[in-house]
Amino acid sequence: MSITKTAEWAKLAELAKTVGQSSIREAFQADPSRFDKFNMKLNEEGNDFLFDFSKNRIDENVMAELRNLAKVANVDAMKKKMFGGEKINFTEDRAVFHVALRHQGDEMSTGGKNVMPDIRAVQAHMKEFCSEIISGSWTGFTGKKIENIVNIGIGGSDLGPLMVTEALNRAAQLDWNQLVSNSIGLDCPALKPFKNHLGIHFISNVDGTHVSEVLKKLDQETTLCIIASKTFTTQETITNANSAKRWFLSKAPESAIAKHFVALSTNKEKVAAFGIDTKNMFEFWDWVGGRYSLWSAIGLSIALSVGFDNYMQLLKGAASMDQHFLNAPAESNIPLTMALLGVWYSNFLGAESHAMLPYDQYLHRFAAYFQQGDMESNGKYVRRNGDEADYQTGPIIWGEPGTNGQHAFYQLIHQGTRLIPADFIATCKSHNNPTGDGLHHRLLLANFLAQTEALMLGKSSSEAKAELEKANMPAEQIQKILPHKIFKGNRPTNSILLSELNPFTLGQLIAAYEHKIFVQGIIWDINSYDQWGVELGKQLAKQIEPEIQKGSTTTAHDSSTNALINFINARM
Ligand SMILES: O=P(O)(O)OC[C@H]1O[C@@H](O)[C@@H](O)[C@@H](O)[C@@H]1O
Repeated sequence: MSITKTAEWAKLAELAKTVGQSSIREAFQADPSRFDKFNMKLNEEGNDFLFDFSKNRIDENVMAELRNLAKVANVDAMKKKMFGGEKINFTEDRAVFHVALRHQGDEMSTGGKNVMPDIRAVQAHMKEFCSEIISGSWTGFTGKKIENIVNIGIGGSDLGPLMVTEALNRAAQLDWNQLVSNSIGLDCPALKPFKNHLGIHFISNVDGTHVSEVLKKLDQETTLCIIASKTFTTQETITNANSAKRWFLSKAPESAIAKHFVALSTNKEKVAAFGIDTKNMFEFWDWVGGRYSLWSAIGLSIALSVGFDNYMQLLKGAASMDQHFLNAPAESNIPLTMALLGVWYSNFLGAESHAMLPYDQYLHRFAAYFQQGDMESNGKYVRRNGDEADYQTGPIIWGEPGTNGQHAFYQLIHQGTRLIPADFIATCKSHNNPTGDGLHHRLLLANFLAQTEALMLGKSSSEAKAELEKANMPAEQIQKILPHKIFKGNRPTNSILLSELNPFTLGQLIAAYEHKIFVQGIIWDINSYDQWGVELGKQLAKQIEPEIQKGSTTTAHDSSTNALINFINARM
């Protein structure tokens, strides 16, 4: 039965006409304890995680009905299946078991096999390798230490490591106190650096510009290439890897490959065929989905960048969110609540997209990472039974860090015609304090807070009018511009506050969003863990590639594709 035929769905559709249209501003005025009712807190290992969802068009009734919807959709049973290693990715006949990769205990089984010993063995290999590279005991073919790491991968084999290495990029900081002579002391406590001396680079795009621009700055003698590909067949990655090999061999002998190329993959045969010694391969398994793979060997570039211990802290943070998701009751379950709010806006209030707005420059790739995480997982119209869904599934995910976004697209969120629910993410402490008195971080947080308040409150006609009158604007002029100065408000937001950004809290944050995606996929009755939608384009590209030849013409396609190919061929 379609979820839309349930009594819970019908009740929510009714509530959407009342509570869904009601004023959040008035709800706050009517209930001074609204925040207390609609926030959830975690404190793990000295780290605070606050999820405030009070600035939403909800009441207790709506939340209760949403939780009932999760119940009829069997979220709890499916959650147990995922953590129990069952093959819930049925179109690929695979378990969805990335949670095992960050498990802190000794047993997680799928298909009757405890996978923890294999996971620990790969982690031990990663630890040893990281220590050799970071300490410099691993040397390149001319005896020099490795200075630069290049991760060659795409999609899940790129975006996670890229996002996390950027997020934990805090190296030894500029000592602003020395630069600012009249410093009035540190307001922001200095946090521990994560990043070490190694340069980390990423090559993903098949555009030859990417590989060229990255490698031109590097030296073969001191560079390590990590070829990251679950399948080791991805066209972009193999093409880039071959180009990197060509670059390397222009200066080094074939025998030096073992010191400068390692592979992260599930496919031993293909790794060996590429010329990488399988001793230098870090394995993972088919039950790790690409977009959930940063917890596996795919995270090697992260571990190299911030050290193995910090990498394990990232996993530990994710594991703590796993336990919370698994065990916390629905009424205090953060990922479940994030998911239900998304369903509320997508399915009952017509929202088409969801904005992710981290007020933290270190998280500048966070939205890009979850574009794949969410849209490749839940961008599907076919239900598990093969029927077409007669409701919206995965939203469009987008976003940029604040405050930059405020000067770019927030106009549309404030006064546009669309409803755009948004997650605002920030940290209480900053890693950087250029003025010595915490000014930058106070301004950042003031903007973070002001935006969610402004989106909720809006500005009424009388408020806008009073402002204009105060500025002594002539009545005629006021009449003309007043409509443009009104903000309807009632724009919903969630606020997520972390005490600080560190490997542990980052792990928690990523895992929370992963589980949000899981819950939504269950409610929408789709398989969040396959990605057949990316295949068709790949197939056609393979067919077209030989037709792109200087001077040749084609008539094999529709008239547009033919004309485009011929236009290119005449100008190459
Ligand atoms: O890691 P490999 O196998 O190279 O795949 C890289 C990426 O390929 C894409 O087509 C998608 O399927 C992604 O989910 C995947 O992460």
